[in-house]
Amino acid sequence: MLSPQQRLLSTKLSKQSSLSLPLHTQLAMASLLQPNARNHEPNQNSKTLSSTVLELEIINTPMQSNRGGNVVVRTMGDEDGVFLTWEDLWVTVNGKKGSKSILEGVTGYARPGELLAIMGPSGCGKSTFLDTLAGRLGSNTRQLGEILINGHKQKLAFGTSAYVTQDDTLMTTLTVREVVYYSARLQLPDSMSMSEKKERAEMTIKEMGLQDAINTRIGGWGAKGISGGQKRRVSICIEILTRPKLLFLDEPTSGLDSAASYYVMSRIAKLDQWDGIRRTVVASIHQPSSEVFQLFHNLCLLSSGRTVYFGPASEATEFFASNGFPCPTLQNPSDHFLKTINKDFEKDLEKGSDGGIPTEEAIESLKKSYKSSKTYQQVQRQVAEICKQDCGTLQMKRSHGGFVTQCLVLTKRSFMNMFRDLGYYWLRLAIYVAIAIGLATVFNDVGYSYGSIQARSSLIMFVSSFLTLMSIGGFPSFVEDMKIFERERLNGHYGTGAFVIGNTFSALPFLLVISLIPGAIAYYPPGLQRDAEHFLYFAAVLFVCMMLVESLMMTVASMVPNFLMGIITGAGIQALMVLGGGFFRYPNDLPKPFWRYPLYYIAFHKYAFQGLYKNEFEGLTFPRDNAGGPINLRGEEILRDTWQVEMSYSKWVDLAILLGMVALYRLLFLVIIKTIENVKPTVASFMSARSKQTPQVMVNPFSTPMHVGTIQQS
Ligand SMILES: Nc1ncnc2c1ncn2[C@@H]1O[C@H](COP(=O)(O)OP(=O)(O)OP(=O)(O)O)[C@@H](O)[C@H]1O
Repeated sequence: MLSPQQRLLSTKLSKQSSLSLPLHTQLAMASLLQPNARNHEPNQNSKTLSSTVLELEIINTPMQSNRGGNVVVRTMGDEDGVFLTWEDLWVTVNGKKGSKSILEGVTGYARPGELLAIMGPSGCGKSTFLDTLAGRLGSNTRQLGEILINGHKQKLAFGTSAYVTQDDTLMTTLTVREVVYYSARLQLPDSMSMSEKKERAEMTIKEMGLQDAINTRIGGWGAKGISGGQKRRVSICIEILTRPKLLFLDEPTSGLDSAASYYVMSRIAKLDQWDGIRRTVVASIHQPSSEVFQLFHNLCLLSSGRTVYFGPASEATEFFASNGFPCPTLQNPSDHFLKTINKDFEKDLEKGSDGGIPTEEAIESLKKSYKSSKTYQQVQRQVAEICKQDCGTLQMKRSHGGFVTQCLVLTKRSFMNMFRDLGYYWLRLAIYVAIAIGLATVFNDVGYSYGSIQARSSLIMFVSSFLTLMSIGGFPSFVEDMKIFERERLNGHYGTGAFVIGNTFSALPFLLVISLIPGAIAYYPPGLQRDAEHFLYFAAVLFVCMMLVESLMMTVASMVPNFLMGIITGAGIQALMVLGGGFFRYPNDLPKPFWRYPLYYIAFHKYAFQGLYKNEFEGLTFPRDNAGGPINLRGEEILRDTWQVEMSYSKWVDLAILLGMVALYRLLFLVIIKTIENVKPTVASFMSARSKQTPQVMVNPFSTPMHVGTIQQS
């Protein structure tokens, strides 16, 4: 930790900062100028800090020679920070009308202890740029250019980087405290005690000025909770809990007033004060106030994906002025820059927004001027220097909560969400009770006559197909869970396995209640077999079938892009299964190629029908009038000869097969997610490698993209 004198000195140096003397160097110099920098007072953070700024050396690196005699002071702790460089970055998107360039030859760097702001008019490619740096580009995009971390092509491990996306995907039923605390328990290592995690969560909440809203629910559709700006801050809280070394923020201040924007940004800029580790922050931002603007070390100004300016933020005003666009007195520089390069709202395309030269021309002139400027040359040199420096590859630290902790926390969090969300299970329970009452009245006391055979079979068919199909009603809530899972998974908070386990166990109590209460209402009034074993089997099949539908919908959710397509696909698959399950056409009458083989065996309804048929008909007899007098038909005969039920195995085998299907669908979900995660980067590399050969976008030799999103996780 720097002493107060060191800090003061580094602040002074920072005020005189230039591109050739970055902040980390200034901090190091501040330490160097302190005679007893090595003999620092140990404090509570000394363990973390010991590896940062204490050991100093004056090094003779390529940086030194390139800077024409600048003394470069590097700290031994530099290997702790993240130097990010990107060179000649191109991103194209493939649409119906061909491919369109979103980023065109962007070059730059981000260094530890510095805040890089990405600015530009709406739609200029800021989010795409951040996604590219974070390795999160969509599958329809192609990327060219080189992104290096500490001069190496490498993946970033969990805890090293974090990305606060533009959307605030949060669990709406939880309070601010709960959201951040659960996240702390998931992300922070098991070696930290619960109270330490709680303390970290509370401290982070306070840092983001959310102490007054700490017990307010996030809120969402139909239930107002915290404001949009507060949600933004909660999202930031979650991602800074682990104190990542590399932080991407997509519009962190949207929805915040100017004072809140300043406080949030200044706290982000000062993240290193928490533990002395310098952080690399890259943030896209729309409307920074002058005060916020002063917090930026470097500025990357984009227009239609091309660099208008990249360099020290403090020199941008001078750059604009020297090119004929001086910032009017009392005008916020960032407003001036954006106004100068925004061509979306020109009243008259012949004239610029200020009645001067057309904006397109202004942009072209700025771009040309930037390319021939000293700043541009310095940036190129800086990138080359950083790439040459051997800062070492980043350590792949895996310090999140262990698998058991993740499973426990996710189960608890998911249970709480299901409990509080009326639409998840409670509404379903009410609807099930209503339907069960309907069944109880329609099939009331079916008796044991010959006609009761049809009534029993219809009741069973309704329960095993339509009642289970109703479980699709939980899909919208599950889709919301999936959005949160996707965000957290991309940031490496936990693994897919922990999510599946958490979701499975948290749903069990609700499904149990639904299968027992509405199950009993639908079972006893019609007069089905009275003993407890028969009822429990009936409830068990209902329970497993509901789980099966949820598991099936989980698998569907992993493959379709949105909620509507998920509902339609899920309902369609189940309708086909009901049709091929052996009720509407007897098994032997099903057409062979598709319906009999394989659908009849894949459809879980087959096992549900047959298990419930066996449960009900075995042991019963039904009188039938015959020409020679009434005869008693045995239930087993009806099952075998009429319903064509497979009698070679017991009803318990049917139940076991259903349970196996639940496990299979959940496993399938896991495999699909894992496959997508593993295959996507390979496909992206392959596609980009192919585009490398396309002449119009052929620039630097392509390198495998970095995949921050592909977290090293279990
Ligand atoms: N996957 C994609 N498919 C099609 N077009 C895309 C895709 N990604 C980005 N674009 C287009 O690229 C352009 C830049 O989008 P991007 O979201 O990066 O802009 P932005 O600067 O972040 O905008 P805003 O400030 O409004 O959020 C837009 O015109 C957008 O429509």
